[in-house]
Amino acid sequence: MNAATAGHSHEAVVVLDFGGQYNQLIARRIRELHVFSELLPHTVTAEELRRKNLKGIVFSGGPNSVFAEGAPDVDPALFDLGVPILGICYGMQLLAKRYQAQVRRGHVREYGRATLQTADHAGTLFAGQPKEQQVWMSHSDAVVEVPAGFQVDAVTPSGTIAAMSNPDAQLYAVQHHPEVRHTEQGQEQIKNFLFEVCHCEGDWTMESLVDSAVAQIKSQVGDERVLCALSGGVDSSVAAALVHRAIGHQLTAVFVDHGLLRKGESEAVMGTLGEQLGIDVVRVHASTRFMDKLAGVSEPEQKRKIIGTEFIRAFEAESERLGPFRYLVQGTLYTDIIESGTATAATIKSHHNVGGLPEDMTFEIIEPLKELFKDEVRELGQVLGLPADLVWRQPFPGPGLAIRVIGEVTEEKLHVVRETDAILRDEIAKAGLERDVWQYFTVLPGIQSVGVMGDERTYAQTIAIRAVASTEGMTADWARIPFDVLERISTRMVNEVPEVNRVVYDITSKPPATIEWE
Ligand SMILES: Nc1ncnc2c1ncn2[C@@H]1O[C@H](COP(=O)(O)OP(=O)(O)OP(=O)(O)O)[C@@H](O)[C@H]1O
Ligand SMILES: O=c1[nH]c(=O)c2[nH+]cn([C@@H]3O[C@H](COP(=O)(O)O)[C@@H](O)[C@H]3O)c2[nH]1
Ligand SMILES: NC(=O)CC[C@H](N)C(=O)O
Ligand SMILES: [Mg+2]
Repeated sequence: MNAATAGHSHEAVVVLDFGGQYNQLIARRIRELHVFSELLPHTVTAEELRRKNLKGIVFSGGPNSVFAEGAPDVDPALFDLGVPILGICYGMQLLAKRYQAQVRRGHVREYGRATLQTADHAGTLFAGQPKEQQVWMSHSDAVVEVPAGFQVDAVTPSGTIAAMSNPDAQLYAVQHHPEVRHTEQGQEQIKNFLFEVCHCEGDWTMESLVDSAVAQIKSQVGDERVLCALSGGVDSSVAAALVHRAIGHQLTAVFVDHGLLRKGESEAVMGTLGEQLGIDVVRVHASTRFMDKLAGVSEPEQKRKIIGTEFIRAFEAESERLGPFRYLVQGTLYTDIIESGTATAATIKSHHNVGGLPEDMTFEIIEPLKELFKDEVRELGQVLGLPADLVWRQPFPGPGLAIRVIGEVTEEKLHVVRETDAILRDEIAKAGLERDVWQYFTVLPGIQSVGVMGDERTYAQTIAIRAVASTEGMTADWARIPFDVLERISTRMVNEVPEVNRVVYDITSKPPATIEWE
């Protein structure tokens, strides 16, 4: 259990997980509307749910076909709990199957944008919304006939049944994804489900999350000592502040200087962070160890795994020196977990703090933020009273500059990335864009090209600028930095860093690219 799941006295609307990409986002949209929500396995029993102050259930989307052998299903007793159910995508097809309606496999292929036409009699979910609206679809199976007692609430132009309900039985279903921002009225639909169908009051806030997380950490830790992996970033600072509030001096924070940090970062973190958080911070100098282990390695996943392991080795060494410590706190977010790969989600990249952890680690991990997204953590940081410059700091990945030097990491290459990154940060700050651009950095792709400087031929390195707009890092767009700012950045990089003779700007969004290059 963790911060987001502790809170049993609050009203709860739970999301049952059938393996869809956006499932955690459903829970997050519900929390945004001040109703406590968590993602639970679809195998949860009615008995387990009875212990909560349950107001409603959402069946999520998922990659399976409801009629496929072994397709995930729910405990039938859930339907006797007397709370409303909302089925989304796979969830809608599952409801149709349970009530013996027809679901046809591979019947349509609707991926992405679609226009929803709601019926005049469309009920509560669509109240107050335009008759035609843009939604986001991602399915190929379809309900071709609604079950007895149900009404068709919406269709798409192809005639596909896009929403259905049986208000008497408190059952609602949509084929599209109301949880993604591209569904224009999605949040309205979720809101109507919560407040008009489930009659929630909206009693959950970030303050209540602090209270329940603190209580949970206290009871878990008892009088044991706890080590916190503290980077100076937003996530670990918020995690540390929460744990510190719970157990005070039982907490020791360790900051690892692995030699892969930005220019001036190690000193800046040691200079102010402890004071800002009211916690003693121990610095470990581990750059030789990290660089030795990374020597000769160029495959991105291998680099990430080595870094993950070395982080833990550094914490173990501190535990031996200052401890023993039974627990290790990390500022892991939901994004780190899903990208590292789960039973149902593909591995995109192993985040050092999740997929990169060594198997022989003995610490018990405490991750109070592991169900949250970055913007929720920032809000939490504000509630905890952390300084604005800490809360709004741009993210910096644990593997640091090692994943911005493409291929093998060497001191020389790190130097080029570090110097160009410092110029970029300086110019972004001077242009007053620090808060507008979500994350910005430079990458050394390892490509040499021909240039001419002072009438002489050069054959030197290319630097790529990566700058993105995002809210939580799950999706991102390339940032539209003004051309004059880009021009200053480019000129300074080539003039001030002799190894560089060309600067390019990365104009890919995520997806299809990711934010970091490795
Ligand atoms: N240099 C470091 N020393 C100690 N722990 C670290 C370091 N870098 C990362 N970590 C640990 O790994 C976790 C994940 O890193 P990540 O960069 O995602 O989070 P963060 O640094 O806390 O926040 P931000 O996303 O703002 O950079 C951190 O929350 C922290 O627990
Ligand atoms: O602590 C971290 N350990 C990692 O291994 C890691 N990999 C990516 N990131 C950060 O996560 C966000 C999403 O990055 P990607 O689009 O590159 O996956 C971006 O903000 C990245 O900087 C990491 N952070
Ligand atoms: N996104 C979903 O839930 C998809 C459900 C089902 N696999 C389909 O293709 O229709
Ligand atoms: Mg970081």
